[in-house]
Amino acid sequence: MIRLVHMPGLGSDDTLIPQGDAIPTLADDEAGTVVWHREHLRIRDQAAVARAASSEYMLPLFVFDPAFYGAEGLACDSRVRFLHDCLTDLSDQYHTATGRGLTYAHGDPVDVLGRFREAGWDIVTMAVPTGRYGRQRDRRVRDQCDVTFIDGDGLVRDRVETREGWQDDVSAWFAADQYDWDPGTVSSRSFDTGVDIGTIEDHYDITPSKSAVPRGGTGPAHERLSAFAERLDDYPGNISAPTDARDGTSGLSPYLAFGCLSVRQVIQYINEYAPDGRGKEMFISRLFWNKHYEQKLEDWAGWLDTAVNPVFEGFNAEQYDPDLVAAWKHGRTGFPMVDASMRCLKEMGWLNFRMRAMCASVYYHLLQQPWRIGADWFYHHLIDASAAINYTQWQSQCGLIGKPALRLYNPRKQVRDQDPDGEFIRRWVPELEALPDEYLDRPEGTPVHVQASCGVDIGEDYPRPVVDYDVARQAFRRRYEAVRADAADALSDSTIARRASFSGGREAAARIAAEHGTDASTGAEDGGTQTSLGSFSDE
Ligand SMILES: Cc1cc2nc3c(=O)[nH]c(=O)nc-3n(C[C@H](O)[C@H](O)[C@H](O)COP(=O)(O)OP(=O)(O)OC[C@H]3O[C@@H](n4cnc5c(N)ncnc54)[C@H](O)[C@@H]3O)c2cc1C
Repeated sequence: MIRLVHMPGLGSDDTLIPQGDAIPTLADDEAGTVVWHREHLRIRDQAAVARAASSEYMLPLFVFDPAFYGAEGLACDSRVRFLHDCLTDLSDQYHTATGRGLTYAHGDPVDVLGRFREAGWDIVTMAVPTGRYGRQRDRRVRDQCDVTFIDGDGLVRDRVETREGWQDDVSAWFAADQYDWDPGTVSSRSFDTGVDIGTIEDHYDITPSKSAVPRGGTGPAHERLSAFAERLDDYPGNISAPTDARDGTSGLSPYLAFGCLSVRQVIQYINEYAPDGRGKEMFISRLFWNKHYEQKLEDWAGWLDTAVNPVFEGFNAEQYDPDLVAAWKHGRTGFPMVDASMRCLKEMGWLNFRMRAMCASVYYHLLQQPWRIGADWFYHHLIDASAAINYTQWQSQCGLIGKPALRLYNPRKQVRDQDPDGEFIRRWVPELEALPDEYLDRPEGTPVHVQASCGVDIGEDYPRPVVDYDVARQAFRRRYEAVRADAADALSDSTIARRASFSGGREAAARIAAEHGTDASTGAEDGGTQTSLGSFSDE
């Protein structure tokens, strides 16, 4: 057995496993297909698995890619552990179905898959909209290893105007039969390479630091889904407050991100077993959002890096202040709801939608920092990190699309609305434990004698706000209003309107350009933008 722990360095050829001569070579008259798993870590309703199963031999493979591991790796150790749970579960699923588990490899996927090609294997994998590294990796394996990317996730890839009839197409896909295959007719050629999850965890010293991270895998995902279906009626009331959401929303996001279940499996299960009602409607609409955001990234990779509306490219660059960024990342902004959320994100790798949106809004609108740094921080820490949802949501919450109405989250109002008794804040910001509830939305306003009597010294035990809320909000508003008409103009460009893909389509984009662009000026010296100040709404 090859001991990875003793390998001299990741750049060395020794780390490329398996060796070429260990791979079962196919004879000229034999046909075999490797299923290369990245996401979609399940064997049911999995189009690539179903395709490989029609071959004479099937070989399910996972490649441990050094790019994701180590101090500079693309994922935090807790997400890596979740992935490893998923792989154990996936291997068990294969074992139960075919008598053999997953084959594990290590190294640059181009090199590993190249060896399988040399041994005569075809290679299939699911097409997925993926992150910056994943995109160039996929391009390389397509070009150099002739990997076939299988279309089977419900996204539209067969026409330029992907959004025309999109809702109908995706609905039909959700309702259609799942991909199926018969294990009884399959011969698996999986083999032991000497690399397994244990050797990889030792080699990379995987030490998950987050707490209460769920166990990965299709088994735990099913348990969560069936328990959630029983309490679906309570879902609408549990979405917004962070403490209620923790157990009140489905908690399925990491399982969907790694594909332990397909979105279609979830929808079909809910349709069959959950009671009809508002909870069901709201939940299913969110599963459509999942596909909606995936489609966005599939259509335009720029979401990961570039402001969708060019007017906002580099918008906060001159305001960049590493101290403000650090205060936000580590929960020391002086806004308790933001600090509690950011510490929760770092400690648990999960936040509910409203708290994610509030943290993004405060970061971009109040601290006025470059959006990508914030989005990358989320992406690193979220267990459910999805390149498609995270980066597109960041751009939407920051207002980089250029819609006329901009929603700003007020972190003080969020305390009053979503955590009035301070349960969430006190859990994550223990410095404020003894502060009376009525001051939690604005600790810096606590009278000195109250601070003395409860023993919390604001400015000493807990920071004053790193920016003045009203001043910062006004400053952003002025800057935003100064470019808002230009941003609306940009939406008249059909390429930009197509990328933005908001409800109402390109007609809606053209309408915004006409009604809010520079030609819509009311004649005021500033181009009429003052007329729109009411478009800033506080959430
Ligand atoms: C700035 C920001 C970044 C985000 N990054 C991610 C991310 O990386 N990965 C991720 O899965 N979600 C992300 N979301 C969306 C949302 O916050 C999470 O999907 C949700 O909190 C996950 O918890 P849940 O599975 O219990 O949600 P539920 O409420 O139970 O929803 C079920 C599923 O629907 C989908 N869904 C729910 N809300 C949304 C939404 N607003 N947009 C798209 N799909 C949605 C998800 O797949 C989710 O798992 C982000 C939201 C914001 C504002």
